[in-house]
Amino acid sequence: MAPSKKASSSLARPSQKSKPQAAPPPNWPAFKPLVPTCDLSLSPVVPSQIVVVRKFWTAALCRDYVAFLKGLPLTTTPGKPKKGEALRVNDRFQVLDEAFANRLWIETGLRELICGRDGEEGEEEDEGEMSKEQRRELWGGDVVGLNPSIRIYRYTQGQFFDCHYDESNVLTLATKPTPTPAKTTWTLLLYLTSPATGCQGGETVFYPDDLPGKKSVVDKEIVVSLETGMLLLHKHGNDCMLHEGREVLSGEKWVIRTDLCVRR
Ligand SMILES: O=C(O)CCC(=O)C(=O)O
Ligand SMILES: [Fe+2]
Repeated sequence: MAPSKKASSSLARPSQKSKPQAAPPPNWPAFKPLVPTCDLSLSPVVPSQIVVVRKFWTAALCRDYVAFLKGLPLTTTPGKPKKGEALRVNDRFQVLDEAFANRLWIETGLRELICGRDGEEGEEEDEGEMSKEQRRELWGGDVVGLNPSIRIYRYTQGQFFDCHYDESNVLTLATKPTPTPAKTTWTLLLYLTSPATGCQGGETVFYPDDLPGKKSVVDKEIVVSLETGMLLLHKHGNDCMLHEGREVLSGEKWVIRTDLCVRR
């Protein structure tokens, strides 16, 4: 079913081009407690399109982050989107913070999960692990880190993110000694709240494509319900599925958003 309620246009794109606010990097709390990386795993929801990592962050870490994020200067999106952009009604904080993106990439075990454990190339068959080539195919290249553009979303009752496609962006990571030319290939959403913390609604829902000539990878909607600490990854750019963040019915939905970056 192609969604129509509230839709300005299902072809609309989220506002990736709007300039990040010149906010100073926050003094983000430490990532603890964390679960051991070996307890984390990628669970495919739609093969090659949507992957989740359940309990990527512990409930205690999510709770502490929400308490911290509440103190940031979030701004409510104006209700009327620019032409061609999806209607998004939520409170948001955006910052360019490469140090935080790197911490999120390395300290949480995400790099290991996405790229595989170092030096174990060739052993993957025994463990049912992906080969380097399979990973490259899945993620759209050699993943080099996360998009330093960090977005924090808070949706309160009645807020939502209307149907849209996420774009791929070209960027240069400030790596040492030389910068790394990169592009984004997958959206990364980390849910910090769920029904367990009093948030009802707010599911991320993926739909069969409504673009003429584009073959859908699914024939019915895929509903990803909020789980505290769950990471949702989905392919974006040309292969992005039409999706929305459903209206929050009660409580607050908190999300950290960034993207996977591959070498270009
Ligand atoms: O909040 C959600 O569930 C969806 C967010 C989203 O689609 C986006 O950030 O592009
Ligand atoms: Fe999106």
